[in-house]
Amino acid sequence: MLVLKDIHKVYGKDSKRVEALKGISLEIGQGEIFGVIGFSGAGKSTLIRCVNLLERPTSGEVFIDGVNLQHLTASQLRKERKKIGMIFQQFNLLNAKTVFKNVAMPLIIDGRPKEEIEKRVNALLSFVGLSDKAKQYPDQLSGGQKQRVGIARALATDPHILLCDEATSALDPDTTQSILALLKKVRDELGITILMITHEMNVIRDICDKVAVIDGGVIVEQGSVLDVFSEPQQEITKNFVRTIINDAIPPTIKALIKEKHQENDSMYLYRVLFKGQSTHLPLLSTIAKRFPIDVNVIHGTITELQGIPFGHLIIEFQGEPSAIEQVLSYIRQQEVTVREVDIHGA
Ligand SMILES: Nc1ncnc2c1ncn2[C@@H]1O[C@H](COP(=O)(O)OP(=O)(O)OP(=O)(O)O)[C@@H](O)[C@H]1O
Repeated sequence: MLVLKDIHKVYGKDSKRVEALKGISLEIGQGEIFGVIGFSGAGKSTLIRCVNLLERPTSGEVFIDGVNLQHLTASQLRKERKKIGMIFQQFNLLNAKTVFKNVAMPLIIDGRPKEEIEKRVNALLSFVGLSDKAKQYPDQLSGGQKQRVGIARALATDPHILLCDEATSALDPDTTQSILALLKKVRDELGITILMITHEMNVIRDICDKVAVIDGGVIVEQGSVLDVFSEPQQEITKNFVRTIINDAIPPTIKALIKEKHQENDSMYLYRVLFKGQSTHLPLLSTIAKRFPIDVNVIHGTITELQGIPFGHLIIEFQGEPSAIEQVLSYIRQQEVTVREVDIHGA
């Protein structure tokens, strides 16, 4: 388990002073894949580097499996760091060394016997699907293959935690998917806890259990991926979610709402959120049959988050206000979230 308590990081002094982290607290459970998302300059790299003390926090504490890293001597810290693997956006491989040597490097530095290194590196290369590339050099590999080498190297010392610093940002979409699948295998088969920082919401959607949004050195929102994606609270989170789930009302409908409002005419528009089981309910057809109203679906998306379906619809109900009230209370009884759309289409 990884715990960060009130981490502050200040760079520079006086006019050059930058407070990159302003009191970050996170708890990441054993075997969890936890994503931290934020725009450039939000403090993501600083945060991930504070976890293994590559960057010393100005204040605050880092605990790994209950051990406070700041309280360790240099040699104790070296030992503890073996529990933390790291992969990078630009892979950080040694170009003059073979794939085998790159993966073997942490074990060589650790003084392990030659036979053990041989066995371990071969097992790791097989795990990441690169057994046939052992004698090649990084320059002979694709970006995805280089990241597989990076992952094998990071796993060499049997870490409990894997830190991923924008691990897929330099890769094309297909390769990104294959690397994300490999990281999931790392968690599922080896039980390793993964902390990923990224600016890509699809990475969070596809692999993370939990997400925290960082902005200006502060965590502004966090929770399960399903909760944060289905009902983001902060504007920045809403903007990130919109990059992959389009819940915006089309401009033509917005114009119509305004027009009707100016004419003092009502348009009963609602956002309806379905999560999990509720996506299987034949809700709209039941409503149309049971109540004296018409149902008009204006816009909708259905996606899957962590294997749980999640749907978002914008619906117009046409009918008497009293009938619409009954419909709304019926929908709420089904544990489906429903909210009126205001005249600005929000
Ligand atoms: N070594 C440093 N010295 C001074 N300021 C720094 C240093 N490293 C980062 N910063 C500043 O700290 C803030 C956070 O930077 P950081 O690199 O952690 O953000 P980020 O979210 O990782 O951004 P990016 O995705 O662009 O790397 C920025 O204002 C940055 O300029």
